[in-house]
Amino acid sequence: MTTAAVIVAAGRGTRAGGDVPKQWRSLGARLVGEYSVATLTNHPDVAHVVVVVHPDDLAFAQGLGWTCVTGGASRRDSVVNGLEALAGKGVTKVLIHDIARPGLTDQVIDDVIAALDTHQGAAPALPVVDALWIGADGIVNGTQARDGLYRAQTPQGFHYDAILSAHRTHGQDAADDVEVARAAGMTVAITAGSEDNFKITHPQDFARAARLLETGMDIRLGNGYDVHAFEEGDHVILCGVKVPHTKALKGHSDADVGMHAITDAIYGALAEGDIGRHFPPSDMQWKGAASEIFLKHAVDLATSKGFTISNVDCTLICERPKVGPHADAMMEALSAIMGIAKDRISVKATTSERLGFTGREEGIASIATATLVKL
Ligand SMILES: Nc1ccn([C@@H]2O[C@H](COP(=O)(O)OP(=O)(O)OP(=O)(O)O)[C@@H](O)[C@H]2O)c(=O)n1
Ligand SMILES: C[C@](O)(CO)[C@H](O)COP(=O)(O)O
Repeated sequence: MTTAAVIVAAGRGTRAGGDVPKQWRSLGARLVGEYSVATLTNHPDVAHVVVVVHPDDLAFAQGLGWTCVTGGASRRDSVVNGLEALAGKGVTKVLIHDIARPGLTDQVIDDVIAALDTHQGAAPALPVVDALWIGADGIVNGTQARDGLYRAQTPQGFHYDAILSAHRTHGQDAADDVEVARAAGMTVAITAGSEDNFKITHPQDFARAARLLETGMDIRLGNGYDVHAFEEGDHVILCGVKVPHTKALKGHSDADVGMHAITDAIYGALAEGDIGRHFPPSDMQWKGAASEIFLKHAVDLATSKGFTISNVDCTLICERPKVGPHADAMMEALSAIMGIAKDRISVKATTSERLGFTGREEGIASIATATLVKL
């Protein structure tokens, strides 16, 4: 059994308003669209994820590391393109999901996948609990029995060959993929939906999604501190940038004191020890190593545990060299290594007013803080 996911993201989000389509707006530390893509990509039972995007967004979405195809004029057209892109990959079950539902949970996915063992289709939904009225011009002029009525969600799951064939032959638009499946004679089971798995549709839904993140998120703060002594030399490496100086920094690796503090801050937030634990100084293979190896390892470890690095703040403590003229290049270098936006990285410096070992220019110290977020 191979399960894949098609995430439709080619809509323009006209009802949600804003300068960019809703899936590209910020929500906490990420974009709206990144949440459900991450949830499905990290799900142990999902082998392939295809994101269907508008042609104008293709380069941007690919830049996020997603596997993408372009969508069509309607949601159903986009679904068809996503399903066709999975042909030949041995997919047996497929989950079709709206990118605009960032609150998707593993439990919702698990229930849909499990139900596909006994049904051709399965989709999450919530029973309607409020009374239903029929109204016109602001006046109630009838009621509608709510028994047996459900609010449909995604991901809607199907046997892959059956839903591909159903979509290929469905000659008209449809509210969702369950409608297409049923029109082809497939039975669709109802699985448990989640109030958190709502679709961002209108402007006020962003505030609801933000509240949801605040209650469910795991926020970690870590700090790092490092010191390297000066020795003979003509430059130092600070936060990935070569800075000319009258001395060099002494160390087993390239002695990038700033990058070491940031790396330790990330390990600290993860409760994963420090650089020395992952890259022992007794191990000769790290002699003279570029410190970006250590930083990348810490970032990858955070990612593998489901965390996003929200920001890092690093202070270099030295009389000389002057850091200010190089700070922008340092933030640029760290941004490239860590894969996070430059405006989430701060590099600054202070002297110690000629006090202590930094004041006597015997070495450079650095402190750093990192915030990690898991939703
Ligand atoms: N041509 C389209 C239209 C919609 N969708 C996707 O279908 C999902 C559900 O649609 P909806 O909430 O209606 O999104 P939009 O079409 O973007 O919103 P609006 O109708 O307000 O423009 C969204 O993930 C949307 O990106 C799509 O992939 N291709
Ligand atoms: C598929 C769907 O999310 C099920 O609730 C919904 O029908 C798609 O959203 P739209 O607003 O109808 O485009």
